[in-house]
Amino acid sequence: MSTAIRTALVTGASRGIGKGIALQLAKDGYQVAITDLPQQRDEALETVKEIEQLGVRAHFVEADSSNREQVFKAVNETYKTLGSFNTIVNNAGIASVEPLADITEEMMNRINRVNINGVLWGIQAAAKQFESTNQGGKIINACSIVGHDAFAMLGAYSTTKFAVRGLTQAAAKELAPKKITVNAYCPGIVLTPMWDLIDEKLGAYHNVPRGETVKKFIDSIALGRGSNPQDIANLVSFLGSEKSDYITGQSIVVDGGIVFT
Ligand SMILES: NC(=O)C1=CN([C@@H]2O[C@H](COP(=O)(O)OP(=O)(O)OC[C@H]3O[C@@H](n4cnc5c(N)ncnc54)[C@H](O)[C@@H]3O)[C@@H](O)[C@H]2O)C=CC1
Ligand SMILES: CC(=O)C(C)=O
Repeated sequence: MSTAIRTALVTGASRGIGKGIALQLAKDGYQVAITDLPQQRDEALETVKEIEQLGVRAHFVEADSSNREQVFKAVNETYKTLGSFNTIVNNAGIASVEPLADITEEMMNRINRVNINGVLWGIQAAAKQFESTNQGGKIINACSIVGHDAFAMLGAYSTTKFAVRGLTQAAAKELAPKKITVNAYCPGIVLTPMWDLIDEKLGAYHNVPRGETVKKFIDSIALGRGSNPQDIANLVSFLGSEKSDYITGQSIVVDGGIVFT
């Protein structure tokens, strides 16, 4: 690997798992660019400050992952601003909680556009940038345990995560000759705003108070606790390092023991 300072782009990283990953990659010595939606601008700029306090350069690009042009622009701006580009973490994602019977065309299109198309645009944009410098690179995608074992009431969401696993395998096969590895992380129950939403929606559906649904899920975890973003960032740190150079096409579960693949 070259001695130049490495740069990573993490999408949807103003908060939650993406923020945890961005901070860990900064601790690993990466310069880090992050993207998020316009309404997350203040939180994103705060995250940029926290990354810089770790002694590396950081940059925020306002970009909607569902928009191909904006994702390509984010990768290009990352390279131009920070001077190198080695790793993309296609983290941005949204959840949707409802029985299959209630899913509308609009809901399905929206979740597909963010969770599937967004990952594909990130793969395309990163591969193009890696190829232009002929140096290989690492692509790391956000999957989920529900990409291995779908959850009831999370049918649309689970379907998108199965698609991410498929994209990860196909991209790994296509891009291996260019020294680009493609892997995914599959978290379980990570206590971020996404799970606040799932807990609220599932609770409302089953008529149980807030906090009870997530507690029930956590009680089923073999290691006895819910996950935090650092648990996921530790895996991404490995996938972003040379230590994972011989691993590609894998969607790795990091869930404390819920789904046993
Ligand atoms: N929280 C959990 O238990 C799990 C989360 N995941 C996945 O991990 C990833 C991160 O999840 P969390 O941090 O929990 O979610 P979160 O909702 O806390 O954070 C997601 C971030 O992505 C951003 N985002 C949403 N749509 C976007 C778009 N179109 N373009 C750019 N940014 C966008 C949001 O503004 C937010 O900052 C997602 O892909 C999610 O599906 C997977 C398994 C479990
Ligand atoms: C949000 C999500 O992917 C799970 C498994 O909870």
